[in-house]
Amino acid sequence: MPPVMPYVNQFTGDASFYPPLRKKGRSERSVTLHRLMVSPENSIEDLLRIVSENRPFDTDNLATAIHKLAKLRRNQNVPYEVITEDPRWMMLIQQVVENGTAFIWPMRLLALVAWAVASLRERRITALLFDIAAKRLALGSVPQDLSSLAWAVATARAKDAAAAALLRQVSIESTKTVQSFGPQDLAMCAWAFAKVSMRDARLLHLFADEALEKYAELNGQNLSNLVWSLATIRENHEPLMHAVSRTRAETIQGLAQQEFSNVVWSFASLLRTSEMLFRRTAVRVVGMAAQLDSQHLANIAWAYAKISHRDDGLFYVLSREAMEPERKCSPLNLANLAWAFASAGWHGEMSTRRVGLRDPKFFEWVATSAVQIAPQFTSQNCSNLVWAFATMRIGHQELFEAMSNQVQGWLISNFDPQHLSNVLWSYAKLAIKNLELFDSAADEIVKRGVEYLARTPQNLSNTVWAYGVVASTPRHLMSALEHHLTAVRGFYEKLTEVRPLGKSSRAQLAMTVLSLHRLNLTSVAWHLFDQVSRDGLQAGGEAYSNWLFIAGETRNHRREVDVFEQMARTAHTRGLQAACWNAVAVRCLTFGDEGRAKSVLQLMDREDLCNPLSEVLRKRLGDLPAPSSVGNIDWRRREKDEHEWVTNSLGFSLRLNKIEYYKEVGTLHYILSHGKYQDVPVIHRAIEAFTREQELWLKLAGDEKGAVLDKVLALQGKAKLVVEVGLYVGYSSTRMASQMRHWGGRVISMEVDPYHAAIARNTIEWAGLTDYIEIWCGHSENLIPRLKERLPEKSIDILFFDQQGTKMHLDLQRIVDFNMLSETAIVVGDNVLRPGAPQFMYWNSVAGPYETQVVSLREYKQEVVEDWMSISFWLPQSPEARMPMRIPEEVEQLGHDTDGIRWQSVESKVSEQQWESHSQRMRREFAACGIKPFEVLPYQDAQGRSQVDLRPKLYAGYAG
Ligand SMILES: C[S@@+](CC[C@H](N)C(=O)[O-])C[C@H]1O[C@@H](n2cnc3c(N)ncnc32)[C@H](O)[C@@H]1O
Repeated sequence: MPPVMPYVNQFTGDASFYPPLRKKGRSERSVTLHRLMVSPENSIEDLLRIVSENRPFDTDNLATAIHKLAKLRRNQNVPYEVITEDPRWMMLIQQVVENGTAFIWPMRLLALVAWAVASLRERRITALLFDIAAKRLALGSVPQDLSSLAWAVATARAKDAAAAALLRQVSIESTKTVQSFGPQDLAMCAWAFAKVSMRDARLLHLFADEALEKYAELNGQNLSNLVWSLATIRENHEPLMHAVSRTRAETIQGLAQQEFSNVVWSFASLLRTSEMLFRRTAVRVVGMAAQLDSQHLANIAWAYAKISHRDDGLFYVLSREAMEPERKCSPLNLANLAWAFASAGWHGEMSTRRVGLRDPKFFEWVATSAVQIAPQFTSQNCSNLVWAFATMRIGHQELFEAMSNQVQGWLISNFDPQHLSNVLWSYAKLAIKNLELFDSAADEIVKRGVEYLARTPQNLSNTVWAYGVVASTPRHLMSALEHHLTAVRGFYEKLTEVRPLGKSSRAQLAMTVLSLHRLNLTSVAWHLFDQVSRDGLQAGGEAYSNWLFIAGETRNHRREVDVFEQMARTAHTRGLQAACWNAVAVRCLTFGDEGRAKSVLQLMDREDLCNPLSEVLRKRLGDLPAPSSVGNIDWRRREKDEHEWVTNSLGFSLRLNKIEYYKEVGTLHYILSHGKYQDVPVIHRAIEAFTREQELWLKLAGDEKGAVLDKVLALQGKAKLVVEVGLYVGYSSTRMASQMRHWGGRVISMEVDPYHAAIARNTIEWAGLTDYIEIWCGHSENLIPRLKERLPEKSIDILFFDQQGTKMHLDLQRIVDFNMLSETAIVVGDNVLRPGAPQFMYWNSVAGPYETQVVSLREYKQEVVEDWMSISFWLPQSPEARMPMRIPEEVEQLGHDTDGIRWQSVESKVSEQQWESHSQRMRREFAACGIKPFEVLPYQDAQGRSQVDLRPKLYAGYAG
């Protein structure tokens, strides 16, 4: 978070702030000396000379001299020592101490001198002056004295006992006289308390109440300082914030450009959104960006990003203004700007997803500017900066080298666990294997102890993840981690302190589990699982998925069943519980563990969860008594915005979606009640009936898309192996496997969501296809190497991609690199226009070794919006097959925009019109990048069934 220095013009060159010339009772000499001192032509040296040549002088002139010296230094920005180490200055402060002047000065002069010595960092007498001021305040004061003295403490940045005592006294006196405070005093006093982090919330609320009373008299600077003070100590004063958010900027007198940035910064710090304020401010900022300094530009960007107020136009103006060659941008500003761009977009406070504004020119500018001043980067700036680049997936080599040197510099001295783990995470995210950096970080972590790193569990999970990704396993670090996670248990205790687990704890657990396996600490990953199941915790889909992945990798059947069982025990709805228990029983039977299968079925009976599938399994087992009752999978729709609130162990309310997976559980309910056992067409009709009757949209390849898959199977011939990424409830896999079983073919389907995998287990078993479909649980990125390990080369005949479109090209390339595609392989991609798969489409229809056509469909049951399914013949003999994949930047950029709308559709609603205009835009942009594949339109046959006539392969090899 960027620190903000409110714009303050108090005590700046304004002559009225000089100690007033009090003529009454003063000698002629004294008045002349005063005039001599305040002459505007005086330099610091002139003034010091005047001081030494005109001794002795009265207390008024003593105050004037000290104050004027402090102001000259500040205005000329020279080092403090130029004054404080000069013997003539020493003479002045000696005079203050020896004559007890501080007791004689009127309060106003005392406050001015206190400010002056504070601004000179003159520690030798600040405590003394604060002490005397505190005592004198108790005898009576006016608001101006109080605000000036508070200001002096803030200027000294003092937090010692004398400063604290003075502020306490200011607080006591202010409370008594707050009604006589003017707007300026309110703002100054509030600002000063916040500035030294004196968390006097009661006093600030009092000031805010009073400010509301005098709202019409407040100017822009007062307002911005007040809200800034509240934000700095994280106090929300609803009525004042509300008033500020409603006030039209042009009606506030003296609201300068700098104040805009302070106001939005304050709102963002308090996570208080105000659509109106942010919209209006954006217009003003765009109009006056040229007058803002870089810090304000960065702070404004930070504020808009923090509360997810997306305004691409504003960000464009802020960035182009910051990039002006004559501007100077500090490391802090660069880091904050980059952070803001990487964080901008649709993501709730709870979300870990960032869309970001991926502006290549801007990031290039940030990188080159940062490289030039790399040695000035603090650990925090450095960590924010690399985090932003990693989040935007921009691996700028020079920048990352420069920052690595910098990191190793501060690593050695004293690392901050959060900054270090952030940096390691960023390098790993970009797959930058800077082993020197990882080795020196490991040494430091071991030296300081893993406990230090794990004070916040996220630091540990980020670090473990980073080492896992770059496959760096320094032995001393590995054993320290193992010891910490198994014997000390601090990580698990802290991570699960607040129960039920929130989104972030579940994500951390998931990434730690997977990374431990990657680091050959698989037993530690299971140790965490045992703790979770001992405590009956719902660990979240991602963690279960990773444990299932590990069980699959290590062929550990018992563990696989354990995980499904834990999912069943912690599922919120009875329908999902039954689906998971069925999956447990199916797997036990497959692995030959009849004893466990029996006890699961008995448990289902006790819990009244028996259903048609569990009864088929019971019969297979033979000697089990009939259950007391057999129902179906329990199911009901989740109503719009229906959520359940639970209270966690800290007493906070959490919004839980307890009617989870209701569409998928509903599909299973229909399959088991309408679909006939082992009759695939009837099962598919049941799925289609579910979507029709319930008017729900399911993301599966039904109807027309199913017809495309049938045609692909026919075109390819008798495919032996289909690899599918995206199993979901098992529609497409059962559609293909039911045909392939006749010639001995089979399907391997990858699924990252463990609940989808569990539900699909039910569908597949009910369809009688368990022997023809293997489910591989986990993320395709992790599972693809398993293809290479377990199958001969060139064994995939059909590859069906139904995962995130912007990742398809990466998965494809790895499969190709492992030489897994057969000579006649066909690659099918779904949803390649909406939301879109630009990189994949570019490669398979413009530059890569494929011959591609697309079927243009109106998305299944959502006919308004167009989508494409792509069918690509793999051309292993073409010259392009020997070229590495290369995707142009404009296509990458399009991919980034595609993810934006995808995340938006997950987190909030995207209307049909928005989707339609997105599809049309993709079409245009695709064409601009050369993606203009041959298009096929499906049709209905006489029986009303969808049909599609795909074009056979044209390529016949290269002559010569
Ligand atoms: C569109 S659905 C698949 C529909 C299915 N092919 C059908 O037609 O019946 C996408 C599924 O892919 C899964 N998924 C998404 N990305 C994945 C990935 N990278 N690896 C494995 N599964 C993924 C999702 O959890 C979801 O269940």
